Amino acid sequence: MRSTRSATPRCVRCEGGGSVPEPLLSVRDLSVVYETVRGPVTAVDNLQLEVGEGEFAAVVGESGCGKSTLLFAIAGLLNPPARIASGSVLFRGADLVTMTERELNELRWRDYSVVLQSAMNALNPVATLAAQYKDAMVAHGTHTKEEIHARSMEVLRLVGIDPVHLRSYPHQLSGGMRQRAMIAMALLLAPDLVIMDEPTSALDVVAQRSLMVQIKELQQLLGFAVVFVTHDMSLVSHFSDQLLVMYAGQVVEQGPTRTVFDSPSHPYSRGLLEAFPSIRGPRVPLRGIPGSPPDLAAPPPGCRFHPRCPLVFDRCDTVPPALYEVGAAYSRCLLHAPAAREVTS
Ligand SMILES: Nc1ncnc2c1ncn2[C@@H]1O[C@H](COP(=O)(O)OP(=O)(O)OP(=O)(O)O)[C@@H](O)[C@H]1O
Repeated sequence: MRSTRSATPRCVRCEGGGSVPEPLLSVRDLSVVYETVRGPVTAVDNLQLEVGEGEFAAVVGESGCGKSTLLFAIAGLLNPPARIASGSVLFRGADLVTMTERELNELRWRDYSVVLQSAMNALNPVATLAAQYKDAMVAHGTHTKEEIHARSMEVLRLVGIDPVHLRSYPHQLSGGMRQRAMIAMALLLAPDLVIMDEPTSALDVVAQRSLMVQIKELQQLLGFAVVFVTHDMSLVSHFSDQLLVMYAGQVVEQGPTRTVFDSPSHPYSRGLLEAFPSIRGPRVPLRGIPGSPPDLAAPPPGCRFHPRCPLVFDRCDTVPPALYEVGAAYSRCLLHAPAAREVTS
């Protein structure tokens, strides 16, 4: 039987009772606003997320829904005109939102690291991999020359690149190798959390899948947690433990990945699932979601998805839905609100 309470999402890994450990990452009531000439734009609206040690959390949604803004906010990398309007980002209980840049620099690379969409932009084009890896290690302690060389070779081997490429410049590597070299750099100091923003998006489909498999294998081998942003829901279906589906700055569905894939409870999640081919499932015709996401400077009243929703009904354009508990997941859809049940039944 499905429960329909309005609720705050809980940690997927904490299910099953027993003592609940402090999550590695706990994002609470997080809102991020861009100050624009047209007024404030809320790109992340009151978001909750808990990621346990070694957990893989994926954030999916169409372009412009706030995924990268969320990721930058978690990593402490937001710049004006963006600002955190409210909420906290607790990493091992310490709030990254209130830390100074110096304190954040202490944690970056060592405790958490970030892999961005394009390694070509993230890596320094005029320095060899060896020089860049050395800089990252030197900035975080007194490593000897031998230690730096040994660790640099070790992480390159981990991602399947011949250590001879320590002498290579980024432009001498293929796109897939550059992304792997960036991931290797992120693993240099064995962080507990790796935050990834569409790390496979610049690659062809075959290279994308093989990099995903490699990321998952590394995660299982080394035990780090992952927050992974992508617009392609099918990409994370077999790799993530927890899934957040974002639309127009809000989480519209959140829960264990298997639950959301097997029985998506939000019409937007269903639309996204039908918009991408499954890696292993049967061949079915792909359908897009008609229309496009709203302008966040003037989102539609009521449910933000209602102008595109195939299941829209009379209250959707006036009543903003909360996140309602639906079995093991949460859904921001009035179809799951107790009052809506009476209206629709
Ligand atoms: N520099 C900016 N100035 C003003 N508003 C911005 C800026 N960057 C982003 N936004 C607003 O924030 C929203 C979310 O942007 P964001 O880049 O986080 O989305 P996304 O889901 O990561 O998209 P993509 O997949 O294209 O990167 C945008 O739709 C836009 O309204």
